Amino acid sequence: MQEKAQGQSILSMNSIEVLYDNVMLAIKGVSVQVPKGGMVALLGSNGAGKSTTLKAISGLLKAERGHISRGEIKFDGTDITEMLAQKRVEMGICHVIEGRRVFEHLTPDENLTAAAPMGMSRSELSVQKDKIYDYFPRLAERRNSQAGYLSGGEQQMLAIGRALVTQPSLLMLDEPSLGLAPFLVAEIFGILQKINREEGLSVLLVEQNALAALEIVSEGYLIENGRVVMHGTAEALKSNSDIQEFYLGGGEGTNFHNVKHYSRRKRWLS
Ligand SMILES: Nc1ncnc2c1ncn2[C@@H]1O[C@H](COP(=O)(O)OP(=O)(O)OP(=O)(O)O)[C@@H](O)[C@H]1O
Repeated sequence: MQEKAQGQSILSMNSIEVLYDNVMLAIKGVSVQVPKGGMVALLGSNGAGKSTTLKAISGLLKAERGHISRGEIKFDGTDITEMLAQKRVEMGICHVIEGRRVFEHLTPDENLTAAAPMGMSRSELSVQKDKIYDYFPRLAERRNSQAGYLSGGEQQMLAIGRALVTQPSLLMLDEPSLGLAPFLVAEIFGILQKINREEGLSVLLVEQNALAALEIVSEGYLIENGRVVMHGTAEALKSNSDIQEFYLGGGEGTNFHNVKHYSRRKRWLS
């Protein structure tokens, strides 16, 4: 059963360690599998190592003086551990980094054009844009406005749209819900789920908003202090009492006794 699941992984990350500046061990033997066509969440609090995990996969560590010091990453069966970031993009890995990076002085339509891979024909680009506008009707309405004046939610939709133009087979999103109202998070996550269902796009989602993430993924990993401390189906994670208490806001309140209890119980996780 385990072997079968691994055989169907689009991403297989095994015992990865990442060092920043040759001294700071940010992740300590993280293993994550993303099934082909699956949606998986990486959950955890600030500084746990979620973004570092995504950067190790997309090859963006070098820009931050980080490197993989141990372990192996396979994408669709190919070892990409040492591969240049650009080559990983060409293979179908797309990483939407935290903070909705779009060209603010360009329109959404121009942003999508700028994100298209070299060599994509005008007709193919037009097909891709139509598809993106179908998924994100709000973006279609604003396609000729200046992107800098779009709302936070619309900018996040545009950042995802820019990723989709590259026609990835693995889409990695870093905190797409950050700073957005709950109804917008629900709208964007609903669209992501639709794209996953209709296009078979594999998604690896980094989120602090565990409640929203566990509604759309099929499985999740909880990362604490650079280590995976829990892995399971979304249903299993949602019903886990520690996850409920620490990440889903189902706790008993924050009086002094509970905070001490919280720290004690959380230690086993790390
Ligand atoms: N460029 C860097 N140089 C040195 N240390 C870094 C760098 N980036 C991250 N770190 C450290 O690595 C650890 C993991 O950080 P990371 O950003 O991966 O966590 P995270 O779970 O994504 O949290 P957040 O949501 O706050 O970004 C933290 O201790 C952080 O301070």
